[in-house]
Amino acid sequence: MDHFSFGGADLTRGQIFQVIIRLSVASMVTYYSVKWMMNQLDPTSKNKKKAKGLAEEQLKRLSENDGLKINAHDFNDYELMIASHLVVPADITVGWSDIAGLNLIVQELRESVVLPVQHKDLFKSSKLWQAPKGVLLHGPPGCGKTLIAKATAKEAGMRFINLDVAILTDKWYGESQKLTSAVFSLAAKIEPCIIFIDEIDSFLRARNLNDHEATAMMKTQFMMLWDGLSTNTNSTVIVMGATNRPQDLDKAIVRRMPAQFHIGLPSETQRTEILKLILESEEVSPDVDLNRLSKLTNGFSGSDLREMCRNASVFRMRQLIEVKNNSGSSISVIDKTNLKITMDDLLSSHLKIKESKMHTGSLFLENRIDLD
Ligand SMILES: Nc1ncnc2c1ncn2[C@@H]1O[C@H](COP(=O)(O)OP(=O)(O)OP(=O)(O)O)[C@@H](O)[C@H]1O
Repeated sequence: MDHFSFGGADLTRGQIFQVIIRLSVASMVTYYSVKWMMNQLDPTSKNKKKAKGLAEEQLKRLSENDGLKINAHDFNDYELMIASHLVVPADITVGWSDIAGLNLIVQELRESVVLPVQHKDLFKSSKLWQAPKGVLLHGPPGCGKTLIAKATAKEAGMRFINLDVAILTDKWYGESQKLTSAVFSLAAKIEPCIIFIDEIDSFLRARNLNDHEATAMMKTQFMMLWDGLSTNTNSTVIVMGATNRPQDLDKAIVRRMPAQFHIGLPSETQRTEILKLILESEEVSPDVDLNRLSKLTNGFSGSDLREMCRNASVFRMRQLIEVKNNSGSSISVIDKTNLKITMDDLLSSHLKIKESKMHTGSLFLENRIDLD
C-alpha cells in the first residue's frame, strides 16, 4: 500500500481521499452558510425576489399577448431585475387621444418614431428615416412628459422599460456594470422597446471631478452601450429621457438625443384644450365657462388643471352625499339630481390650488405671447 507523508504523518491513499472529501464538504457548508447569511443581511433580498416574480409575470404576458417568442429562462438575473420595470403595450392606458394641446409634438413623434417603428420594412431604405436612438423631453413638472413617453410606446406598439436608475446605483444591488449592460441587452431581446428615464439629469448630469469613480465608469459604460444601438440598425431601441433641468445634462448625453422637445407650461389656448379633455367624460353644468377658467389658470400645469377638476368633483360629491361615520364606510345620498360639476365648484377649487401653489412657490406666472 502507498504511503504519503504529510507534516510528518504517514497517510494511506484512502485516508488522503477522506481528508479531501471532508475539506470539500466543509468548504461547501461554509460557502452556503456565508451566502445564506449575506442574503439575510441584505435588506433588498425580499425586493429582489419580488422583482424577479414580477419580471417573470411581465415576460409571460409579453409572450402570450404580444406573440414574442421568449421564456423567462432566456434572461439572466440582472435582466430580470430590470424587467420588473417593464410595461407591456397592452397595459399602457394612455394614447394620443389623452394628450391635449400638444398637437405639434404629437405629430412630430408620430412621424419620427411611430411610423418608422410600425413600418420598419418601408422605412429601412433610408438611414435618415430610422427612428432616433435618443429622445429628450424637457420642461417644467406636470406638463405631460411621462404622458407623451407612454403614449408614444402605446401608439408604436413598443415595450416600455420605466427605468428606475436608483437600482443601478444602489450598493445593495451591487454590480452596477452588469445591471447597466442588462438594461440594453434586455431591451434588445424584447425590441421594439423604449427605455424611459425620468429625471435623466440626476443620473447623467455633467461629469465633474467630484464624481465617484464607479459613477463615472457607469456613465461611460451607459454611453458606450447606447452607441452600440446605432450600429445595430435592425433593433429598435430608443432611450427616452425626461428632465426639468436640461441645462444640467452632460453635453455628451444631449448629443445622443437628437430629437428634443420642449414641453412648457400650457398657454391659455392649450389650457382650454386640456380642460375640455379632462371634463369631457364628466357631468358638467352648462354654466361652466372653460375660456374664463383658462384665463384664470395662468401658470397652471396640465397636472394642476387635472387636480383642479378632481377637487371640484370632490366638492360636488360633498353636496351629494353625507358621510355618517369617521371611516367613511356609511354614507347616505342627499341629492341625486345635483350631480353636475358647477362653475362655482371649479372656481373654489381653482382658488385652493392657486393658494397652495403660491405657498409652495410653484406658481410661475408666464408673461408670454401665445403662439398658437
Ligand atoms: N397636455 C396634457 N394633456 C392632458 N393631460 C395632461 C397634459 N399635461 C399633463 N396632463 C395631466 O397631468 C398628469 C401629469 O403629467 P406627467 O406625469 O406626464 O407630467 P411630467 O411632465 O412627466 O411631470 P414630472 O416632471 O413631474 O414627472 C398626466 O397624467 C395628465 O393627467
